[in-house]
Amino acid sequence: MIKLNHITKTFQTPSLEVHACKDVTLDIGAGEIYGIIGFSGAGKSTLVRCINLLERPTSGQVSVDGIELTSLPEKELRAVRKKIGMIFQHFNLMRSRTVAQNIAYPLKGSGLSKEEINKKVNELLKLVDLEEKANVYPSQLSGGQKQRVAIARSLANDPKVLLCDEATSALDPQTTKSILRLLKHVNEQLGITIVLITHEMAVIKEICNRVAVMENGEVVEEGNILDVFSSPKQQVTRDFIDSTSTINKIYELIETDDPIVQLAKGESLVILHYTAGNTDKALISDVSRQFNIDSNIAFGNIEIIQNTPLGSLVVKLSGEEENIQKTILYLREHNVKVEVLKTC
Ligand SMILES: Nc1ncnc2c1ncn2[C@@H]1O[C@H](COP(=O)(O)OP(=O)(O)OP(=O)(O)O)[C@@H](O)[C@H]1O
Repeated sequence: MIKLNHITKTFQTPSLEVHACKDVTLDIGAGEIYGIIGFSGAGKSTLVRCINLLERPTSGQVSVDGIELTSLPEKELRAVRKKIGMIFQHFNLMRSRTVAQNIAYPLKGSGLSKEEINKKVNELLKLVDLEEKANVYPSQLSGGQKQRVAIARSLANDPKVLLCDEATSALDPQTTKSILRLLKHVNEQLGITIVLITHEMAVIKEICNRVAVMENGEVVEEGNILDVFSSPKQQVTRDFIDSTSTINKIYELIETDDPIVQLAKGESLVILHYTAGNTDKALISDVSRQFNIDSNIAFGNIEIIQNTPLGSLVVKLSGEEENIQKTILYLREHNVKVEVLKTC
């Protein structure tokens, strides 16, 4: 649905050249929810704005639904852009127009009759669950409601693609979830391909199928979120994963010799990193039985990503030294990454 081919964007400022996007090639399939994550300044906004040519790439080609936008004359580009909706962090609603008027705005000049426009607006209000707010002004709405209006407005022209530029960054976690649920609904019910950029891993985990990680204008890692989460290849990806995990707290606990990590003779403290495909096996009870050891879970961080449990457990193993070694070997053979934190 969206093909970015060797996209480069360089901004020329009076004092220096800023290379916001460097040779980015991405292929986003129809019906995907595709996430682009990166820290501030990584180039995410610039890249997403290159998709609808709000930002014209310095070089490279952009195709959406088989049409190469980068070679279209301005008039045709305006028509094609109508099929690419966009929402923003700060909603960008018109303050002097009501909710219904904001949603109807993109239909100006569409050739639809007043009745048809009203019908469309009512359908969209229903979709975003704001029917009772049709005649109020944006200032009378909460942030989440404003974003719902923006989503409705972005769908007025029946787009095939919806671009979301930090659409939940100004919202609290609960409202973020409800907006993400709405986006998922829009994706599933209307078949719209969604590209969202964010600096929050929680957002990616919640709804994306695939993710691209950006750093310094480049896509440094890309793929199915389960693969990227279970075996990140780049430090920046690990940093994002760590940002939503509590597992690294273990290193602080060891440093302060917290009671949770204190060991008796014959015990080992290990951290088990589960990857896709092995969390559903009862490995802990397997090893206890097979190797006659006791295993005590100190704490853990297991999450469900794309219906697959993924994460890490900190476990105290106690038993004969030889059996603990056999246990570790067995777990590694079952693709669990085992890190021995301390032994006594
Ligand atoms: N119009 C512009 N003129 C000059 N430099 C720009 C312009 N727009 C963006 N940049 C620079 O390009 C780089 C990438 O910016 P961009 O906004 O795309 O990053 P980002 O990952 O979206 O960051 P943030 O999350 O903070 O918005 C930054 O160094 C930024 O300062």
